Amino acid sequence: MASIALDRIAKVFTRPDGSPTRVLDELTLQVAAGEFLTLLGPSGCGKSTLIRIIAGLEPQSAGSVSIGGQCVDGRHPRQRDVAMVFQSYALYPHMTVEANLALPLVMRRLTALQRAPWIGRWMPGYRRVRETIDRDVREVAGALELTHLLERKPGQLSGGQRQRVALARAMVRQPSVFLMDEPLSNLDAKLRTQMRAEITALHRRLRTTFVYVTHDQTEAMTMSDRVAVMFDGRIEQIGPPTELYARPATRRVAEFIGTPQINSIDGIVRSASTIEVAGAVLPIGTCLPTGSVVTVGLRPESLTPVERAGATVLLGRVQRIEHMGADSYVYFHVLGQARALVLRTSAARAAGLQPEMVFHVATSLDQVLLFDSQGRAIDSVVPQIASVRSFR
Ligand SMILES: Nc1ncnc2c1ncn2[C@@H]1O[C@H](COP(=O)(O)OP(=O)(O)OP(=O)(O)O)[C@@H](O)[C@H]1O
Repeated sequence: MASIALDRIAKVFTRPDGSPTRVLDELTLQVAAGEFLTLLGPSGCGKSTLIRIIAGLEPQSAGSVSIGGQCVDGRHPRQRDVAMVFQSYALYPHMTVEANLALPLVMRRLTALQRAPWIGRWMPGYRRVRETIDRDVREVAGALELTHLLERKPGQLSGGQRQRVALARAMVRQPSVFLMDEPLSNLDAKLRTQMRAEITALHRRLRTTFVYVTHDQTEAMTMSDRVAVMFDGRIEQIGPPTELYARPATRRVAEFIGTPQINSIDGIVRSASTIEVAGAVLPIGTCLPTGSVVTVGLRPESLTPVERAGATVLLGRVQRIEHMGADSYVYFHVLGQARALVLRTSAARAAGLQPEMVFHVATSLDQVLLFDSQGRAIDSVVPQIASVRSFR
């Protein structure tokens, strides 16, 4: 395993009309040896470009890349000791699984003469090297439960099996860094869940450095040691998944992470210890002057239907309810907000609600997030929370 250091990486592409477009902007990032780091961001934010620069498949316009403490700028991908797994699997369709797995080792361990058709196998040393290749292929196939598929060709495999072969092929030569670009996006939801667990287990077993690209926050949150959230060619925030969720640095990060999306509504600072939002006065203190406009971020699970009315409780009108099984999502309107808010509650609690019903919603004050007019997180102070009586 090896650490990765990116120092002020910039990338400028030239559009067909000749004008430059900057897709990465002075991006600095350190990945520790053995870490699982995910680059997460919306389509077009530059994630793939960045991982391709680490792999050596794309030259950066400025800045430098180090792997294992060595600057690798200008080095060919093969000289960087990295393996890359793509969304498209990139398997050779005319070769068996076994031949696909063996290929990276054949290219590295056999000489050009030993690889020559017909005569190669008669070259000195061929048999000994070939035995090491076959042994390593069997070992990796066993680790990823592919032994029974070795004779098949990629066209005879399911999507999940093909992706596992692609992972195995990356693993077989034991690189010090694994780079994965949306490897699960071609799989259905069930297989994705299964492969997420397999990749996490693989990382735990190998303890190799993983850099994983995705726009799927569930993948990022469930697999990674740390997540770097990217927008417009920059890293907006980097940290462990729980920290990004609980303490997003900006409104954009808060809105990108979490399902259903966080409710962002306008509030006004009424005093040093209160904020007015949607007709309720929440006992939340900030350092902003009275009259300042803030964005109040309310996670769906921090909102609870309650019986009791009161100054700190929002008044909502149910728009619709989505039953998800154990949980339900209740969409509702509050005073002065055109967009419906959403809360997540147990199916039992939601059973007391129906469309058009007016009800009260309490907020867990310690989970309220505040953002200033630039979208930057601001500190808040909340009093000890009074217990609320639930709706049912
Ligand atoms: N070879 C290229 N020439 C010109 N522009 C490019 C080239 N490759 C990528 N881009 C542009 O660079 C930007 C970043 O692309 P990139 O593929 O890195 O984004 P991404 O975050 O990985 O998106 P996605 O999740 O959709 O793959 C995009 O606007 C894209 O159109």
